[in-house]
Order: sequence, then C-alpha cells, then structure tokens
Amino acid sequence: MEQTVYLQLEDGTCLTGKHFGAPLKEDVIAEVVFTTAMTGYTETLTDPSYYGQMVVQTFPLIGNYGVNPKDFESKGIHMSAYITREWCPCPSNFRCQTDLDAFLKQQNVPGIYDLDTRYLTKLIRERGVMNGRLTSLRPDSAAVEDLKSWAITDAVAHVTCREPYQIPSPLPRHHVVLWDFGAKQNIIRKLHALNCDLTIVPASTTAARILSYSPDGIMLSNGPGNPKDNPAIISELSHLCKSGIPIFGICLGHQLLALANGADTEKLKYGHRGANQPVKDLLTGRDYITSQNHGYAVKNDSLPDNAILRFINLNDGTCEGVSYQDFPGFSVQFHPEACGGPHDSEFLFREFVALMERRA
Ligand SMILES: NC(=O)CC[C@H](N)C(=O)O
Repeated sequence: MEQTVYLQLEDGTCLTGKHFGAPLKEDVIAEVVFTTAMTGYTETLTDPSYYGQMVVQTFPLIGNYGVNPKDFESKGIHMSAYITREWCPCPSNFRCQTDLDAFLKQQNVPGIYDLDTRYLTKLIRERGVMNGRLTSLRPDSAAVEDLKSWAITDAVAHVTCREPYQIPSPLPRHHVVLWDFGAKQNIIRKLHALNCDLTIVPASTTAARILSYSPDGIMLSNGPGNPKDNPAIISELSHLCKSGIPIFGICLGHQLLALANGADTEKLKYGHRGANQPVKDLLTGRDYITSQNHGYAVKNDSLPDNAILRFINLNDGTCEGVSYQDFPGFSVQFHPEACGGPHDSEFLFREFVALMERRA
C-alpha cells in the first residue's frame, strides 16, 4: 500500500495524499505553483525555470503517454517535488520509454498524488502563491513558521551550464551567443533550425567575454527565481545593450533586459503557468495563444522612455513583451519556443534573425 504523505502550506492548510516517485527521505520545502497545461508534463518536469518549486498539475490525469527523453527541456528534473491528482501506471504510446513514477525515481524527485488538486489550486488563486512542505509525518502547526521565512536562493547558479560550449549548425548563417540562465532545449532547437551557430555561455559570463565571441546576436534564456536576485547579470547586460548587437530575451531573459534598462519587476499573485495564455501584440492588434511559466512580471508603468510595451496578457493586462528603441532588442515574457504549447509566436525567432540580417 502506498505511503501517506502530507502537503503543508504556509497558511496552515494541510492536505493528505499518497506518495509516488523517489523516496521522501527528508521533508521537501519549496514554492507551490500550479500549471494548467493539459499535456507536455515531460517538458514541464524538465524545465529548469521550476527550480525551487513544486508543481501542481491542474489537469487531473498525468502520465498517460509516458516519458521520452527526446522531449526533455534540460538534462533532468530541477523542480523539488511533483503534485498530481492521478498518475498513470500503464502509459500507452509508441514513443513511451518509461512511466512517470519510474522517471521521478530515476531523477530523485518525490511526488504526491490522490489529493484534491482543484482545492489546492483554488487556495493558491485566492491567497496567492505559498511555500509548502512535503513530508511523511503529519506536520505540526508550529512548522508553518519555517515555511513563511523560506525563499529560493541562487536559483540561476544551480541550473546554468558550468562551461561554455558550442553547437555548430551544418549551414551556419548567424552566430548567436545564448546566455544560459537555465535555458530550455527548445530555444536551442529553434535557433538551430534557423541556421544559427550557437555558443552557450554560463550565467556568470561577463559582457566583455560575450563580446569576445563576436556574436551576430545575443539570446537571453528563461530561468528560475526572482529576476532581481541577479544584480551582476543585470549590470553586465546593461553594457551589452550599448554594443549594437541584436538581443532577444525570453521570460527571465526578458525580465533581466527590462531591469538592465531601468524598469522594475513585481511578483504576481499566483503567476501564469500553462499552455493557453492569451496575449495581444499591440503593434499589429493580433492575439496569440502562448505557453507561459512565470511568477514575476515587468511593471508596465515602470518602462523607461527607450522601451515600448509590445505585448500584454489579455487576462490581466500585465506586460508580456517589450521592444527597445535605442538598440536592436526585444523580449517576451511568454515562450515562443512553445514547448509544450502552441506554436503561434514562433515567428519571433525569425524577427530575431531579421534583426541580425539587417545589421550584417
Ligand atoms: N520561465 C522563466 O524564465 C521564469 C522567469 C522567472 N523565474 C519568473 O518566475 O517569473
């Protein structure tokens, strides 16, 4: 019989469920966030932006097509724990290589299932994002105090690459330096498909070092944590904005680019995580359905004079993308690499390539 495990939240709520995945040797404390994506759980699990978080899938049945490493967004799982209503022990798909439980065990990540994920999601929506503790012993109410003071630290340093490396293109037309804050593989795949030679550099790389590669363009990746926790990167980035080299930022990359230009960011009540977030392109009036995973946003009213608010979220009006006037740069809060999720906004990679071609 499955072991009973508990999820204690910062507000004192305690939910009871069953254990799956890796053994719960010690309590796991992390920020509890929900995603509404109905598919793409392998991509979610392996997205480094979830470092320091435990993820609730609002869709109740997870794992029915199994797990295939070709879908990984990074080498493994970076989130602290996984929360589902039900997981599927007998996946059925021609691409399936392993099941969800075995994958979590192999990656040393514990999970909890058979709890009311709808109730949990409603709580987070009403009270805002909270820290939580996954534990095998019924927690006492005093333990809530540690949860309140817990925070994600050094997130980017945990998920960036250790050394620079290159991924050459068979038909190289542009050389892009990808600044890796916890980059998703699909950013690499999309740039590669557009004939970009890639040099991928760690988060600690200086602007001078990036310029020494003589890139045609600089790509700022997604990544975990509070964007303001990266003052050194923000300062280096402000130098790159003066280089005249095209810059494209995604998610954390977008937030860091905005901070480097003097804008401010704020924490959203419960973030946007899912594969059907609507955004409007204010330049063209077109709406797109996008994949998203973020807890912070650039404050619309903090944008400096050199920035134009280009995309907004149609649900809450928050900033989803910015174009810069005094250097060839733009950035989006959503995921145009769209993995998993709709491909509507893939054209933004071509806009980046067009900026590089214009400069060549
Ligand atoms: N996917 C991301 O890059 C997330 C950016 C940032 N960590 C946030 O939560 O807002």
